[in-house]
Amino acid sequence: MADSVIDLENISVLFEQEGQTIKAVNDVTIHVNKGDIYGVVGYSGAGKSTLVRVINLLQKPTSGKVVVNGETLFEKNGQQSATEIDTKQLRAKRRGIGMIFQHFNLLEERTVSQNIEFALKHSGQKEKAIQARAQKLLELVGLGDRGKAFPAQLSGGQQQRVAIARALANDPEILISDEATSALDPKNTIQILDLLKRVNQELGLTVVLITHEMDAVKRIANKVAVMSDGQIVERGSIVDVFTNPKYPLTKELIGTAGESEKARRILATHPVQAAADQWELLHLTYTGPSVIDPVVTELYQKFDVEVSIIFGNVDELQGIPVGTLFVTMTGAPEKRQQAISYLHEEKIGVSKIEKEAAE
Ligand SMILES: Nc1ncnc2c1ncn2[C@@H]1O[C@H](COP(=O)(O)OP(=O)(O)OP(=O)(O)O)[C@@H](O)[C@H]1O
Repeated sequence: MADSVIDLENISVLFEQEGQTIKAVNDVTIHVNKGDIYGVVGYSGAGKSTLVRVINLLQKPTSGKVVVNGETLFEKNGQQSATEIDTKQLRAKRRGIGMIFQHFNLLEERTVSQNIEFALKHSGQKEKAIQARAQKLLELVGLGDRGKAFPAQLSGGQQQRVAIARALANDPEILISDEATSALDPKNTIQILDLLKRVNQELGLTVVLITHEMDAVKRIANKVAVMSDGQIVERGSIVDVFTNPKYPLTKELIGTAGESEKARRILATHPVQAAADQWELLHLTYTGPSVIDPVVTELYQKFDVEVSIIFGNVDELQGIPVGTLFVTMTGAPEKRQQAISYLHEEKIGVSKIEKEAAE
């Protein structure tokens, strides 16, 4: 596949535990292109960590194919014996895949510089060159003056910066971030995410971002896969998934579910003055700020339906303004249907929201 740096094909990972088989990853196929920031999002236990550990074979799949930069690292189908690159090749390959974790995993008894230098131990470079490289990496992550400090003397956000510098030491093409911001406060979370974005852009690094926070994905990723029970239930570009989420879990993670509830609450105190079959509650999404006003006006003229805004907001995804509106549409059922078709034609996402919350 063109420009593809990670191809996981039909990956399954089964664990046997206390006589039970756990399908941590169940037949997942994923392609990550060069330069992507690919978010994998889902709740705890969904299988995210297990899936990404397959990329560098820290976790060997029960079946499936792992291809990194066009090279097959592992392949096993059914009962067939596995194809696998040898340990030496795998070690070299792993140097091209940096990883950062929730708890930083720094060596506490070594200084910040020594932590980074440690990662360069097998690089074949002279000590002086290793020290210079470590310093350069510290400067890249904004800690040029903290090399002599010990990890415990740094804040969580600073420690994660050191971990990023260490992960970049061997010039990887891929960086896997496994819940790297989960232990950080909101300010440090933003700073770390922005640093990941910067290294993605400046170094051309491909980033796989594992998280349970949709906001993290929204801030920096260009693609997202939503995982549940070992499977990917929804995937696509950030703009598509955020403007038109299909799966209930995706809606829940994005927060659309909470917003729908808010719309219902507002309607409970400001009821629509029309018979129940004469109106409906809709969630509209659109890209580009200027499109919505004229279209809403046209709906009235063309289809004799009235659209009232309950609330809305404009967000930015990948630099594109994305608008969200919760509205009521009042009019005859067939006219409303025509109006909704027209909205689709105008590239405005429309989802019908239940008027009453499900029990
Ligand atoms: N080594 C293992 N042995 C047995 N079961 C495991 C092992 N590793 C993971 N699991 C199980 O596989 C499932 C997926 O776990 P995984 O850690 O990949 O999920 P996750 O989405 O990354 O969640 P978290 O963020 O909590 O780690 C869980 O049910 C977990 O208990």
